[in-house]
Amino acid sequence: MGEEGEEYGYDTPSIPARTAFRRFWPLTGGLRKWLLLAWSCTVLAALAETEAVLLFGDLTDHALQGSPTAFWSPAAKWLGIAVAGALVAYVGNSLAAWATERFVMRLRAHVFDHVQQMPPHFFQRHRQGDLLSRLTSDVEAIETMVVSGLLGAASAAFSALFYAVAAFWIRWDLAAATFVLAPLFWLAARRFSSSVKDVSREGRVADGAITSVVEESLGNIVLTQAYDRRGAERRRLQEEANAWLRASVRSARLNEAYEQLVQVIETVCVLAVIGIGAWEISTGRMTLGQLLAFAAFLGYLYPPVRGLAQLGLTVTAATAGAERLIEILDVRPSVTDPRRATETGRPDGTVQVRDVSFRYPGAAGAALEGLSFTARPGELVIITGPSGAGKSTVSKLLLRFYDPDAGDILLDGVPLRDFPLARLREYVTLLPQETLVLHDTIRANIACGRPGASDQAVEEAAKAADAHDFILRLPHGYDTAIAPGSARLSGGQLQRLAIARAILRDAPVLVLDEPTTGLDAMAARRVVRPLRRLMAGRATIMITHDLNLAPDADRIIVVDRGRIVETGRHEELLARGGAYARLHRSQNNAVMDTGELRMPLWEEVRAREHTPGSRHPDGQPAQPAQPTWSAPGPRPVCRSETASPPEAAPWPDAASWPEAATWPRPRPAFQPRPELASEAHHRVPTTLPDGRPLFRDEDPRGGG
Ligand SMILES: Nc1ncnc2c1ncn2[C@@H]1O[C@H](COP(=O)(O)OP(=O)(O)OP(=O)(O)O)[C@@H](O)[C@H]1O
Repeated sequence: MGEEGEEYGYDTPSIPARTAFRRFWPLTGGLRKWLLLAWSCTVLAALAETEAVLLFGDLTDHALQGSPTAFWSPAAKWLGIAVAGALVAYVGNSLAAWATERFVMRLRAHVFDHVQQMPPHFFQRHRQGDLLSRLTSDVEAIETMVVSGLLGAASAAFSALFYAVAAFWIRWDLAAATFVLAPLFWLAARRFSSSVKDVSREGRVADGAITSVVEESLGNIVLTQAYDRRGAERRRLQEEANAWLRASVRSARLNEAYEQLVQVIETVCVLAVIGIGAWEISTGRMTLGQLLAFAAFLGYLYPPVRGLAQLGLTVTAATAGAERLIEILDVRPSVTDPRRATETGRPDGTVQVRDVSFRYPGAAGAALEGLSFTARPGELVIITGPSGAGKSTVSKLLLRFYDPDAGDILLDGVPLRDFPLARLREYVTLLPQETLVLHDTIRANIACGRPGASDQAVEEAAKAADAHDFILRLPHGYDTAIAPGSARLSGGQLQRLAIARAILRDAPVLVLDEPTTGLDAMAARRVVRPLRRLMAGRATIMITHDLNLAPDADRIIVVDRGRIVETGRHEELLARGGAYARLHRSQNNAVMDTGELRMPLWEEVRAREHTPGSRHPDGQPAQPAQPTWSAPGPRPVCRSETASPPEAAPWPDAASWPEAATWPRPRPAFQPRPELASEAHHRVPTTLPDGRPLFRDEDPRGGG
């Protein structure tokens, strides 16, 4: 599968058709009686056709040989049988179609349900387009193996049996001579079988890759257009399309070769019958009617025999689809419901993280090590630290997307793994960085916080989230339809929608993952007031780089490399002048990525300046350096509100929300040189008391 397959962790197992069939057969439960009925109808229709062919021979011998009166009786019988056969065939085929579609729906729901329980890393390792292709075309392929394949095989086998018995009944010796050639069909199918499976697997993989490229490309359309990547994207699609083309053409060639081979075998059989029949008629041992009826039986017999052989190929090809689904179904969810769930009422919301360590499946190192903290109802705990420190991993453990490898997380003293998952996620609400939007109305998007919530409750939540006014200004108010990625709402408005949803959910524990990241200063301000309303009375764990709310936090936890490097309140930590103070300073100097300022750059430069005879690497005397950061200003806008309709003054209202008056705290004026110069005299510690480096950039081993 090449590099791509490795990158996405595909390791599709090769499975025999029988194993694949057994794996999916249980999903036909409840449909089997209908399948049996459909099969019975097909068998009855085959019987009717057999009788019709016998009547045809009768008619040829009597009515066509000078006795017109002998026509009516077999003709009426024939017509009656044809009508009855058509009716049962209609009922049987309709029933079969209904049962097969039910099976497809059931299988797709089963796989979809399974995929929805997968942990976050599963979606990072599987391309979405490939998953889509597995959920659509591979699911249908399995249907051809398990339901219509089985039904078709049973029907074809019985039809072939009836026609063969009838042929034997007319002339056993002629039939025996013909059937000697029947294994040729089987041999031909066998010859093609393994190539068909290979080519079918290649086709399915290429199909998934094409869907992935299209999906990724459309999802990234801004990047494609802004960086004029159309050519590169076209080439990416072309590469996958070439693989698909090769597989499709090979598949068409194989099918055609098989078809033509079967035609030749059939011709040999027919010539044998006509040759022997002509000989028999000339010797008076056979009538013309018998020969025609016999030839007609062969005409009827070949399609089911050919169908049986073809079915082998179809099943083989479908096995490639089954393998791809089984690969997905064999991935176990990282967390499951407890065998015996602990019955608690609604918890108060005390979260205790006790000595938690965690490593992502397949990752080389631990994402968290020995993490401990507590958040009580009404408290705000901020987790901050450089990029990649393990902050978001904490939120994944709190929501129980994963269980810790060591240590425990408790909610009101009960380990999270003892709560049923659905209940736990009712008690712990996540507000992710990206506002997640359903393809539905604004009302439904808020109401999904608490299914069954009344319209009034939805509007109350929207008002508390400061979203009511902008919603009313939308073309259809609360009934305005929105969709993921739609530009109808700005980043800040979407965030307030998410806050309304969380307010409605009313969980005792709140996990906020970068609630203001990507918003410009105005948008962030508009979000803070509703955010405070949401946080009131709940245990809130906020994961953030943005330290504007830090002064209000009851506890700030600074993590790096998965370990807590500092913890305390804002003032204490600032006074300590350690990792937190450095992060805080980096933010106040308006640098977005705290990682950029992990090294005390200014100190380094100053130190170099003050080192007598220090030189640049190029040999020139060191020049006084300019500060490497930019002047303070609004944070880069990723999710801007500037395009949104004008709103009422966004500043927190000190009267109604006294605590809001303290935010945003005025940032210190930009005084680079004196302030930084003074910092040079108070060197920020860069190692922990035990000598470990504080941040990875300072790791003498050169990690990071
Ligand atoms: N699915 C995964 N598989 C393996 N490693 C992962 C996975 N997700 C995250 N990691 C690793 O775990 C570490 C912690 O990641 P995490 O996302 O928690 O960092 P973070 O502090 O939230 O970073 P940021 O501030 O940039 O969002 C990182 O080294 C990251 O590369």
